[in-house]
Amino acid sequence: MSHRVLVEAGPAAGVAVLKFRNPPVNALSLEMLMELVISLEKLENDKAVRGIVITAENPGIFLAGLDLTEMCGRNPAHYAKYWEAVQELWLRLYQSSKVLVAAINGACPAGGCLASLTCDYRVMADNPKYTIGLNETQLGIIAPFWFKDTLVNTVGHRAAEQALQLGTLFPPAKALQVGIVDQVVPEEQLQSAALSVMAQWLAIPDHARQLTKTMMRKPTVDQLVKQREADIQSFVGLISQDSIQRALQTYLQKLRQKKG
Ligand SMILES: CCCCCCCCCC/C=C/CC(=O)SCCNC(=O)CCNC(=O)[C@H](O)C(C)(C)COP(=O)(O)OP(=O)(O)OC[C@H]1O[C@@H](n2cnc3c(N)ncnc32)[C@H](O)[C@@H]1OP(=O)(O)O
Repeated sequence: MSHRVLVEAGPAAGVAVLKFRNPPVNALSLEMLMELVISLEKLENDKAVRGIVITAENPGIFLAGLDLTEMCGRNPAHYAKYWEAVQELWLRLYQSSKVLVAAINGACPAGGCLASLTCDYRVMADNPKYTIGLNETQLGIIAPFWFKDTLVNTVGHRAAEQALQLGTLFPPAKALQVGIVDQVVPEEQLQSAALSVMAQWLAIPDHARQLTKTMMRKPTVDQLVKQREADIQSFVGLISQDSIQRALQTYLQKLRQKKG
């Protein structure tokens, strides 16, 4: 039984809706990553499901990205386990045979942005409070190569380089202009817009669309698959550094003090 991920049958035949519900901010904790992987595996094996709309149960925060508390003050074995789970989720999402449509109904930084970039299409609610982007440099860390590759595949090299160096979080209109999202709609129309685009994608025969998706994405996937263990070791080495730990602690404290 999954607590942090809700899967519902969509209103249209062949469509499931996967909702994040990990309060307070839908951070990708180890437990949430594992529940997501299990939910996605079940959906992948369900022949009746051809498409999945991915969204947050409560509007406001789509996903707050990776859970910073999983990357602070833990031991190397924990960092390795956590990073393997992050890799696993990305591999499942990016290689999914289903049509994935992200209905972005809230803040979507870093790991949240990455998850949405693995989808085939992104619709974002037109709310200036919501932003999306790979903001790692603002935390004093760097996006790993496969985060970078996923962004490059979406927006091109120049736009990705600029967005990554600056760690830009784009509001909806800017995100559309850069190409990080494909469509911006009034908030109350988000779910219907996602279902409407899903219907267009499902009009294409599955086998042709799936083979095309694999052809487009395989080179990027292969890069991680062939150096998965090295990527884990690299993450563990970097995240364990005192300077990185200090940077993450400072960022977490700033988030906590925001309220005070
Ligand atoms: C130089 C070489 C270095 C190499 C290093 C190795 C490579 C590492 C790559 C690692 C990749 C990381 C990708 C990531 O995803 S990092 C996470 C990025 N996420 C963010 O920056 C988002 C941070 N959060 C926010 O901006 C806001 O919280 C929000 C999502 C916009 C929501 O705002 P809101 O005002 O509603 O809520 P609060 O800010 O008050 O937060 C409520 C509580 O939740 C805690 N919180 C928020 N985000 C996270 C998070 N990502 N992980 C853990 N906890 C989080 C926040 O602290 C509050 O906690 P509190 O109730 O205890 O105060």
